[in-house]
Order: sequence, then C-alpha cells, then structure tokens
Amino acid sequence: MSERKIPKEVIEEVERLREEIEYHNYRYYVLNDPVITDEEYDKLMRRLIELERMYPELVTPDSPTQRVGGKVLEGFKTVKHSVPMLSLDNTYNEEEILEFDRRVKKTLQEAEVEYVAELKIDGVSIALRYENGKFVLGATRGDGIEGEDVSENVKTVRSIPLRLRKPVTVEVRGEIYMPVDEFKRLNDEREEEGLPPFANPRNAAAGTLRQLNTALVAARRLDSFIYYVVHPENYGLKTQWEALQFLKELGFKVNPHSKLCKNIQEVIDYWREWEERKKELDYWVDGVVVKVNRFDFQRILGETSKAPRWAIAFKFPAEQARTRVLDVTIQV
Ligand SMILES: CC(C)(CNC(=O)c1ccc(Oc2ccccc2)cc1)c1ccc2c(N)nc(N)nc2n1
Repeated sequence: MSERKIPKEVIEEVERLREEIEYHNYRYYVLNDPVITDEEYDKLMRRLIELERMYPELVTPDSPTQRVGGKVLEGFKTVKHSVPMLSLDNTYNEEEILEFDRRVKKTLQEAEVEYVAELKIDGVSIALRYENGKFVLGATRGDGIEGEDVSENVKTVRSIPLRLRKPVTVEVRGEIYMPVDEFKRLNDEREEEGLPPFANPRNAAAGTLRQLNTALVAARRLDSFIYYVVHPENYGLKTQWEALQFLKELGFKVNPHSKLCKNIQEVIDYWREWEERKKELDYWVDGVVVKVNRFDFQRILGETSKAPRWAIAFKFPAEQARTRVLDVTIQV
C-alpha cells in the first residue's frame, strides 16, 4: 500500500492534543490542581483516540492514549539496572538514630551534618528512564541488580509523566503505591468476586504491577512519589534537597512532607510528628528515610553492596502484632 499522506493539520492537531492532555494530567494527578473540567478533558481524549484510530501510524509509545492499557503481555523482560537499587538499613528508636548520626559525623570528621527526612511510603520501588524527556522504561527493583520491565503497566500510573517538562535524559527512582481508599475499594470488589483480599496496599500495588493485562492495571488507581535522581552530579545537583526540587521541576510527583533538617534532633522531632500525623495520610507509611543531604558527604560515606552508609530507615513502631502477622508478601 502506498504511504498514505497524512494532512499536516492532522499531525499538528495530534501533537497539540498530546501536549494539552499530558499538561492536564500533570495538573490533575501531580499538582492535584486541575484547570479544566472532566468533561473538557474527556473531549480532548476522545478526539485524540479518534484521530489515532483514523491514523494508527501516528500512535507513539508516549501518547496519553497508551495510559488506558489494552495490551495483554506474554510476560516481563528482565532488565539490568544502570546502578544497583540499594536497600536501607533499619533503625527503630532514638538511641539507634543518634548512633547513626555519631557514625556519620565520625567518618566525615564534621561537627554538624544536615539531613533530608522523607516519609517512607509502603509501596513498590520503581526505576524510570527517560530519553530526551520521553518515557522509555519502567522497571521493578527485582534483586537490586536486575528487575522486570513493567513499562506498559507503569504508563497507566497517571502521576508518572510520559513526557518531562524538560527534554533531559535521566533515570529516577521512587515508589508506586496504592492509596488507602483504592485499596479498600479493591478488596471489597475482590470479596464480591470471592477472591482473597490483599493483606496491605503494598501487596496490592505489587500484585497489580505484575498483571499482564494492562487494562486491568489502568482500572486500578496506582499513584507515585519520586525521590531519587541517578547520577545527580550530571545535572549540577549538590544535595538531596536540590534533587527533590529538580524532580518537581521535571514534572514528577514528589512527597510534599519531606523536610530539610539542620541536625539529627530535627530528624527525631520530624519522626515523632509523623508517627502521630501518619493517620491523616491517604497512603501507608512505615517510617522516615533519613539521608545525609550533601552529595559530597554521601560520596565519602559510600555504600555497602546492600545499602548506603549515608541513609537509613527510621521505622515507626509496628502496629499491633496482628498486622505484622498478616503482613506476608503474598505472591499473586
Ligand atoms: C537511598 C535509597 C537507597 C535510594 N538510593 C539508591 O538506590 C542508590 C543506588 C546507587 C547509589 O550509588 C551507587 C552507584 C553505583 C554503584 C553503587 C552505588 C546510590 C544510591 C532509598 C531507598 C528506598 C527509599 C524509600 N523507600 N523511600 C525514600 N523516600 N527514599 C528511599 N531511598
């Protein structure tokens, strides 16, 4: 068949619709501050779906129409991480976090060290790659060295941008989680269908990301918080706090409660505050991640094969034993 000529104005309309729809996704799902009504949004999306149906050759992997899923995959390819996805050592009380601070200061020979305190979301770790600002890969943590390519499922997470607000080539990492009210709705649905309920939102998010039917993933409301830039020095970033601002500028959803702490006492105050306030949140958190803020200090402290020496998880006391017993990772 001869290459059909696509009218220039169609190509321009498709491109404009994509930009506009992704912008409204950003406003609604990242900023939680929409500027158009749902009806106006649906109208834009219906027009784009119609044009892509008329001209399938115009469909691109990063088109917002790919967010509604509809593919049934055979399986997930394995992908090697560019740098390992490390885990975190745990501390459970103030004495242990003070010990962490002492060890950091001793290694650095510094009297004062700033930290960034970030809520530890009870979700699934994810690595996201972008080339010239376009989404190209979403991978699970796996064993930290290799993970699964779950890109088709990640595209259905509305708060994860398909196009960044700057055309940079970057890899970022964060957490995909299921909001509590979606977790409850899903478990009610499973009960009606005679299926076993998920033990917690983390298992529900993990089980959803492992689904091969992307339309099913799109039907479940997963969300995200991004907290890490791979090779931040490549972007002129000197601290974790600057990295979080950079992630926001790129269009990622960054947790609004992170705090730059002048010293470990401010970290402890933050941990006490959120031990109380966590019930206000519409997602589960199991602690606070404490990170040495300056990247030059992080480089001096380094990492073991498993975890950084410049970061630690400061866990909240576990709820009553019941949830701990239930909290087994059910392989779906
Ligand atoms: C700090 C880090 C472990 C990420 N960092 C890394 O994975 C990482 C990976 C290679 C690094 O450097 C290397 C580069 C090359 C080779 C080896 C290490 C440095 C950090 C982490 C882990 C879990 C987190 C979580 N659940 N919530 C928040 N809020 N933050 C978290 N932060």
